[in-house]
Amino acid sequence: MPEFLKLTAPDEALKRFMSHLPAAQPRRETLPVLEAAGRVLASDVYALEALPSFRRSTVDGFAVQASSTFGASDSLPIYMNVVGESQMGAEPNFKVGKGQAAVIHTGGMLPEGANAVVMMEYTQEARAGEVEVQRAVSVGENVIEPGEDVKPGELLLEAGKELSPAVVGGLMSQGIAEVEVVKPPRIGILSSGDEVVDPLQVPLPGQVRDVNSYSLSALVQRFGGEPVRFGISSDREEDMRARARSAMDACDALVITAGSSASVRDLTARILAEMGEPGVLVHGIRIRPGKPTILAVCDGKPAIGLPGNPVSALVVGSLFIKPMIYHLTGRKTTVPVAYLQARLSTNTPSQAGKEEWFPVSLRQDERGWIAEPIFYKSNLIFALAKADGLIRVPLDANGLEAGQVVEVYFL
Ligand SMILES: Nc1nc2c(c(=O)[nH]1)N[C@H]1C(S)=C(S)[C@@H](COP(=O)(O)OP(=O)(O)OC[C@H]3O[C@@H](n4cnc5c(N)ncnc54)[C@H](O)[C@@H]3O)O[C@H]1N2
Ligand code: MOO
Repeated sequence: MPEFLKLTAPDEALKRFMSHLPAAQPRRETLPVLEAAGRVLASDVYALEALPSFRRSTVDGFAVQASSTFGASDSLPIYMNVVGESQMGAEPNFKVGKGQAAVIHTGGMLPEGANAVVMMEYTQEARAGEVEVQRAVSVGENVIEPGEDVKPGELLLEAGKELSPAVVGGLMSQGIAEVEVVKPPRIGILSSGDEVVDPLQVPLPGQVRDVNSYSLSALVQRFGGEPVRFGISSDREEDMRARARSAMDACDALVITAGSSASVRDLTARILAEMGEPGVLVHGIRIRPGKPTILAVCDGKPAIGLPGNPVSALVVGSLFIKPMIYHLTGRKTTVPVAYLQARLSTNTPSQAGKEEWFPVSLRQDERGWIAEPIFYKSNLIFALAKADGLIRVPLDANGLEAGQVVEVYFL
């Protein structure tokens, strides 16, 4: 059978696609920090103040001058005068001198003169106004210095960093209540096919509900984009062209599903080729599922033509939509992708010369995680919906063997 498409290796396809994208020019907006959680910072954030702002204790105990405790032990305790208590949330109005101690609580401010804290466990009440210290402490022990976490003026967070829960907390610790973040890029999503109908409709014989517009919208949201659905195009070239044009004009990128392979009714490549320079960069990838995928850049905007089969659309979509959205948001991508190592439960055959992806379900035994491949047809969404993750059989491999350690990726 003749091969209709000129197939490109997945890595090369991604490289070619990304290298044709112009530098990102993300739109910005200022939001209250909590509303911005999960978004990407649009500008660098500098420290306004030192953190912590005062010298504080990390334990409950007694604030002292370290030198006063030297030589103290269980058998030879040192007696000290208790000169006060550091009240939480207030600056102590007394000093700690040689041979003196002050009651202090975790997070309390050290009184002037004190430079260490003895943990309560190593002290005992002696006579009224006196404490028995049974352990020596060194200077700075059980104390956090002002500015130990953050120095004023220091670069705290770089543009492109995601607002994780820790970043949200960090910003609030500086009293920063609003941040400039990247507006989610708008990703136009267009389904196509005469047989595809709205999911709320009852399909007639031969019709299928539109799965892809919705599964891909969820994928776009997960990676930080704003999905904008442009309905279902018929297989008429004028209809598809008009919808693709308006989607591209209104959005920062376009994803079309179906019509990607090489039969006469597969219009996507033709339409994308006409939509601007340089046009189609890749049509056909050495991958299963998803061989007929199209990658294009049209007058500076990326466009992806995904296969109509729902599993293919999602698997390949995650490989190319994610880096595309990360690029559009100016997101830093230096951190490696998280995956789980698991042992393969059964031999998994694959054709050398094609990178193959299999959904897997995960279970655990006493030696760790086991990945059970799900053998599937790419038209059937529940093969993927029921899976816990995906494994990759590399391009040059003739399958994987039972017991082999694999990396499980999560969609
Ligand atoms: N002779 C060949 N035929 C096919 C080849 C090939 O190499 N030679 N490749 C196959 C592969 S692999 C795939 S993938 C599909 C790709 O087809 P298209 O992208 O052109 O998509 P369609 O043919 O229109 O649809 C495929 C399948 O998916 C269903 N579909 C489409 N859109 C949706 C949607 N939004 N939601 C749910 N399901 C959808 C559609 O009804 C078809 O069943 O080509 C193979 N053929
Ligand atoms: O590659 Mo098709 O995407 O196998 O179903």
